[in-house]
Amino acid sequence: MEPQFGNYQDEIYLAALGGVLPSLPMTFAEWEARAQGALSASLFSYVAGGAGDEATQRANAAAFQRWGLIPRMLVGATQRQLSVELFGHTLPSPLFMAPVGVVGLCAQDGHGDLATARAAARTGVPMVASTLTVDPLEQVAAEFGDTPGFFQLYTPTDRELAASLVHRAEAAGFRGIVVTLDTWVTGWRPRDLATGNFPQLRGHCLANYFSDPVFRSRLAKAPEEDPGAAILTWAQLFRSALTWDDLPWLRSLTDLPLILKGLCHPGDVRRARDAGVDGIYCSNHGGRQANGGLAALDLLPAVVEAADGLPVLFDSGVRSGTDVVKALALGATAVGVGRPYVYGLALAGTDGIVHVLRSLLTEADLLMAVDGYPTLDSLRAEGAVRRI
Ligand SMILES: Cc1cc2nc3c(=O)[nH]c(=O)nc-3n(C[C@H](O)[C@H](O)[C@H](O)COP(=O)(O)O)c2cc1C
Ligand SMILES: O=C(O)C(=O)c1ccccc1
Repeated sequence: MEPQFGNYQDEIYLAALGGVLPSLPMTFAEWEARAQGALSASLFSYVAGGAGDEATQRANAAAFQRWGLIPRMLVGATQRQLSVELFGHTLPSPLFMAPVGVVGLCAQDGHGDLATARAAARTGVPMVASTLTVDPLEQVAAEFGDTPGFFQLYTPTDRELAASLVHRAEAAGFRGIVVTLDTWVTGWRPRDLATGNFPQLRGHCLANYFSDPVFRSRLAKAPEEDPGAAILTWAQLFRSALTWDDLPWLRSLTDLPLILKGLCHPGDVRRARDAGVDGIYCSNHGGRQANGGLAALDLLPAVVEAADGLPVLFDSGVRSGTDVVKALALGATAVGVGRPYVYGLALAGTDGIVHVLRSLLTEADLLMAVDGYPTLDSLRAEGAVRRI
């Protein structure tokens, strides 16, 4: 693993003394701007875009400006403690990489899922691998090193296929299953509609299906022989409109921690908790699915309260280490980023992701030092954060 995140600042200043400035940008705005040059126009707009006029996507990021931390002095916060316990694992930091279905395509060599898994191995920041990867989940898991990995399930209508995907993830060593609930239908995405852009329909990122024995058994001809028919079958099976009645079945598929992604309403959180899930994942899919929604961050406090002690993962709009700290102060157990690490990957592969993650973590660590919150518990205590 890399040296402590806090050394990244020293590393950068020391290198500059030797005349070497960072080769990668230091802010989200610049990561995004540079990634636009590195990715094809259609792939960039797929990653950067969201639902409708993208009001919710903007609201996600803007919400962070409406919460402020209140500094504490004379704390002597010389050592910060950022590690967290999550589903029985001790992680070096509370950061994780959210599942991104096309991340595989965003690397120069077209194997971005493997590059992301290698970044997880180097930093201890877990990857939640999407169902939609370029390389099969077994190959992604093989790159995790000692860092626990999580598998995100898009639940197919075919229950045997769902079980097969989950059991493969178990066998490959994934440490939890994240079931995404908010994408059982694709939101209205003007940028993608304008460019006719839906990567999966072009056969991209379907390796987990094409390599699956149950999926293959549903085809008249192997995907290698008739990819068009295989894609069509995928489109028919890809996702089901789950209801609460399906939860016991999902629960019965695995003893691994089960986490539900997309829960934003306290009533849903309480119901999920009662159904025996292990974790709540508060997210509005980065504003890609439903427009017209509240910022995910503003919903987090009520979700944390309803979770009543269950771990709460959070993403949507996190753009800086400061944002990470605010989400933690509002009660998140772990904080996810989507687009930021995808842009890092587009810029410089695994090194680019490591740069983004270390930048976020070092900023978070230094902010906790300056503001006098040496532990996550101190940050979550009454009075650390206030709505502006
Ligand atoms: C290009 C792209 C593809 C995504 N694909 C998936 C996916 O396959 N599964 C999933 O659960 N979420 C997916 N998401 C949503 C992310 O997991 C996450 O909720 C979102 O990106 C967080 O917001 P942020 O990008 O503002 O950090 C995707 C997001 C992006 C940007
Ligand atoms: O692009 C997404 O956000 C996503 O998760 C997705 C995956 C498959 C089909 C449509 C959307």
